Amino acid sequence: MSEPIEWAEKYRPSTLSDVVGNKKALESLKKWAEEWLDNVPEKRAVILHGRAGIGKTSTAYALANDFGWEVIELNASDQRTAEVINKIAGSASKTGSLFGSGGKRLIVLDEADNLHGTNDRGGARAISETIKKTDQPVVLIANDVYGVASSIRNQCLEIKFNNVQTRSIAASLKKICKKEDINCDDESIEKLAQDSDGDVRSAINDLQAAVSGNELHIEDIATSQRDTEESIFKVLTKIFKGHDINDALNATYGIDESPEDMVHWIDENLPAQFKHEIDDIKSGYGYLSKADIYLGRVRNRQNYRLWRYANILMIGGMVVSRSQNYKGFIKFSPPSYWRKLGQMRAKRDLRDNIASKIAQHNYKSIRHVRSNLTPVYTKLLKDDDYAVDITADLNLSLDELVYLTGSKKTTKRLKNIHQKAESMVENFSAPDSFSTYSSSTKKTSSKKKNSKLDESKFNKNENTQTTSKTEDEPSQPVDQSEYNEKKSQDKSQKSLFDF
Ligand SMILES: Nc1ncnc2c1ncn2[C@@H]1O[C@H](COP(=O)(O)OP(=O)(O)OP(=O)(O)O)[C@@H](O)[C@H]1O
Repeated sequence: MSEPIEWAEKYRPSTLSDVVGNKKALESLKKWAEEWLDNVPEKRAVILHGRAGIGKTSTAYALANDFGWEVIELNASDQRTAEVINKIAGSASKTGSLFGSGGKRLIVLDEADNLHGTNDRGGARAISETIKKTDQPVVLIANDVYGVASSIRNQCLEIKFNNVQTRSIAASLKKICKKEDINCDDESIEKLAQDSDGDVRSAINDLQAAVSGNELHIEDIATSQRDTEESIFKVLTKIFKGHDINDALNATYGIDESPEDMVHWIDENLPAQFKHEIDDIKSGYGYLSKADIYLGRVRNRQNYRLWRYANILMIGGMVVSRSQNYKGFIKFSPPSYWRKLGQMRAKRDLRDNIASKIAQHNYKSIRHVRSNLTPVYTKLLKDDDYAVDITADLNLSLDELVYLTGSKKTTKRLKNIHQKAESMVENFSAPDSFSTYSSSTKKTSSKKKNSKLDESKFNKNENTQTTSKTEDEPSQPVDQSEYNEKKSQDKSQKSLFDF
């Protein structure tokens, strides 16, 4: 039997008691919501913040559900001009519920740290004005609380969501396996939970991807991080203690770390390994910063040949920067703060870029894409028959392809797919290659039909979801009557389109 829907959606918690982890955060939120039952609390809005995939949005909806409140959601992809915000959130906050039932409407402002576009310029002010006078509860959601305008933050109760603990994730994966009638062993579940690094959504997506039939086998789960760490330490020893540049360079080719990662390993360990010898450190960072320039060029131009210069600079640079043989052992540490920060930002940008491409392609909203369609594409990309066409259709960069397939690195297969897609696009636009053009278009359109079919399969099932949300606003105009019809089936939640 085919899978009815993405499990992350299917098992979205509908009540607070189903939300895994973050008990303190849930308690604070509940307390704040209870205050609304008697009075208008001092803080009329809360910001739920924390990394993606740990349940912030689900919690807001579960809260509304538990309190019998309607939800009005505004997305960052909506045009949040001051006028629109005032009209929608302002009027909602003053008029109260149209449907009675506790009389409250929960205004959910997603991606509140993403108000950077021109349309949003007046948005931050409008949001803070709305919060000041609202008599309805407002929940803002953000990955990075520091990205939220301070005028807004000052008005809000900040509630931080932490990464969910491995054992809680493992328990919830087990529950899903039970409900889906999947045979699973503890080791596989543990591994999935551990690899997800606190992100429940990824854990569920990985589980679904790894299951084949009704079985979950450990060998179907992507390789663990631990092996990588063991070998990286050997390479770092050659970089920081060796004398042979080639030896150090060759060692890096054998490990599962891209130069993008390597630069962070070196950055993290350089000061300690050079025993705080200022000239050596200065020289080391000089080379590292030059390597970083090449990495930036690789990112901008997608020219992976430039990686070699980055590699030579960062690795050779360390070998030549060391002025003496330092005695004694200093432990290597994995890259911490900066890497996490940079990767989070870069990953988010990558994720949003991909979502926006898929959204345009399917006439769906970015939010809808992120929760429903991206995982579908991840699955389709596993199939070589689809992968090239999808990559060409969406004009995916290699990095985007790597991200979307969930691969931890740029593999040969992905490079091949990307190259084929590129030549398909080139053939498509070359004026003198009509024959190639027509055959590739034909192939593309037939595959396109298939991917649409797959999507409609998912969409059809979506209608059975109790938690279907107003985030389904399309990113581009669609047939309005069809859209309205879909909206009218869902009376409980409102969006921009309902006004
Ligand atoms: N704490 C959690 N408890 C139960 N399920 C969760 C939890 N966190 C995430 N999930 C699962 O992951 C899916 C996505 O979660 P949700 O959208 O709430 O995450 P988020 O933190 O708001 O992420 P984003 O910042 O990307 O919007 C949910 O549908 C649910 O299946």
